[in-house]
Amino acid sequence: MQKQLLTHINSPKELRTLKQDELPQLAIELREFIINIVATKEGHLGASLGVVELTIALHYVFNTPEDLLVWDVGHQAYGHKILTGRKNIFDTNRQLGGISGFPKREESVYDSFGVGHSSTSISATLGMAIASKLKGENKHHIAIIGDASIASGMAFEGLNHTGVTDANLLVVLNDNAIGIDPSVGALKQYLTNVKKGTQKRNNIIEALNFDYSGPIDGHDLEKIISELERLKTVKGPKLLHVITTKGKGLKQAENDQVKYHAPGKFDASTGDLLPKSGLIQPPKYQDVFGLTIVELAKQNEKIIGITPAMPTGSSLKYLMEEIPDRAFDVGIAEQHAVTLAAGMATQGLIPFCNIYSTFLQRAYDQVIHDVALQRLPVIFCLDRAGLVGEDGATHHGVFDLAYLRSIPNLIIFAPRNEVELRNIMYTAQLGLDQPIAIRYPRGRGVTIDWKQPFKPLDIGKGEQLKQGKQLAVLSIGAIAKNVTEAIIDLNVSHYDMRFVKPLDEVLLHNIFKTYHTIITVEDGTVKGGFGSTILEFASAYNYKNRIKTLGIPDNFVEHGKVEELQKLVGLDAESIRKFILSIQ
Ligand SMILES: Cc1ncc(C[n+]2csc(CCOP(=O)(O)OP(=O)(O)O)c2C)c(N)n1
Ligand SMILES: CC(=O)[C@@H](O)[C@H](O)COP(=O)(O)O
Ligand SMILES: [Mg+2]
Repeated sequence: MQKQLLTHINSPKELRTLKQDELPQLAIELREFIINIVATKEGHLGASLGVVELTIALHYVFNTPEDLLVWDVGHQAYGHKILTGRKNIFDTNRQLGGISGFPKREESVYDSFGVGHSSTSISATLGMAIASKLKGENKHHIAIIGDASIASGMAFEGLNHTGVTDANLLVVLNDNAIGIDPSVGALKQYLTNVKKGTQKRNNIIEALNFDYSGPIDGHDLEKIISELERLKTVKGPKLLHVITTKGKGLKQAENDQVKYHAPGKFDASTGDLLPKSGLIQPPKYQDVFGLTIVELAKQNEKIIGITPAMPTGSSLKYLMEEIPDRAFDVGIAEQHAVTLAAGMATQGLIPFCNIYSTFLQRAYDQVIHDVALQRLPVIFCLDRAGLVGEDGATHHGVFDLAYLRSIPNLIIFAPRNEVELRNIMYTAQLGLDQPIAIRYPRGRGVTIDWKQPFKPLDIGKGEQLKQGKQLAVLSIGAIAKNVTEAIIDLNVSHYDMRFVKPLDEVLLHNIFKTYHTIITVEDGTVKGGFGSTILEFASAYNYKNRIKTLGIPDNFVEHGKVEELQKLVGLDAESIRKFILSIQ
């Protein structure tokens, strides 16, 4: 009976007591551990399976936590977490009250930097290396970054700066030739040629004053360990290029790397996904976007679709398949995506720029400087707006209403259902003379028969959904579903305001003159979001009504199921109902 190694490892210190020839066995056990837990608890699978050997080697060679590891994005750090004292609680991964799905400083001394958004690791690690030098400390600083993440602008900024320092910094480029979807761009081609040996010797990494080594097999423990040991003795900036396979060790995950990036529940013994429930359900908002843009693009040849590295997550993949020369995956490059769209708009094209709400934070200046200031009619589709669930604080799209609301010329719309999303997309492509941001949540909507004929919407017009006497509830976006449920038997009015900008002031004057108490509800921060707009309206017109704002409080919301998190912040139907009853 093979001796179990993983059971005895609760820290890298114990890992480092193993003989090197025991490490392949440890890799087998660690891979199995990850598969067994993610099969039932869900999460990011492929990336972590791809770096099992690399993770073991890094903690074996370097004296962690004194030597600092920074995992880029951090979705591949399940092995890191299991080896650094969280094995026995790893089954709480991404669950409310459990450990985060990404490295988090407050979770462990081994998590040197909080991650979740890509391409931050080189900058953060350089910061640590410069600090160590200034403090006279002699430690190693290692950034582990993927082939898609290193192609992002911020990663290049980190490389560019590192190259003119003598920082003791090692970048491990984990090259598996894929992001969530196949990685794109000239750098991808370059790395492919390097791997094939057909690349002329103009090594761009060496050109940036890095000591470049590799490419080596990222699953060959002996090779990685000996190369890491050698690199420990090399001064200054270094880059080790390792080749791995995303999903390594689970056949289905290797064969369908996109699906198994985050496969949901699957049979750990066979790797097969669990069968989907047969019942008819409303569509995912992303698919309403993805299928509708295909419908519209077929009728309007000016329509373009753009995604920064999320063709599957945004469902722009349908347009990429159907009309490939009018759909662009620009890689992890949100800033470039926005300004690319702006450039296209100057030439009369109609770009739908689809970016997750949280990732659009990366391109805030581009929205202001390159789009709104020039009043260019870019159509921003912000998927994953609001609480997203298990990805937690780094991924909740809860700031977009606040961070966009202060930008002049920008229309802001939030559909309460799939039909509204389709109709605003249809309306926007008819031709606007200014940009618009359309924000909608992760997951399914509420309408089974959603594919209804298009109807143009009046920009800036809200809608009454329910008539009552006691007070008025004003909601924005898909959270209307919870409000509808909350007030089902209450004598209160409910308005879907639909637009945060421009506000339906005619409707608002009517509401303020009719109801003493007004409650706003939004799946977004109350600090500067939709509720703040209503408060500003009341102040501007000297209304003395009682106004209460419900939304995300002024703190970061952790990970958990969306329903759990909505309850936590008081946005579930029951909490909304209780609140209304408490102030009637
Ligand atoms: C700024 C930002 N944009 C998009 C994402 C979504 N995202 C998560 S992982 C990933 C692909 C990362 O690919 P790579 O760097 O090659 O790492 P791998 O998964 O292959 O290990 C993307 C696009 C993100 N986390 N951050
Ligand atoms: C790790 C990362 O940033 C992405 O994989 C993100 O988790 C995708 O989110 P969705 O699952 O909502 O598409
Ligand atoms: Mg990759």
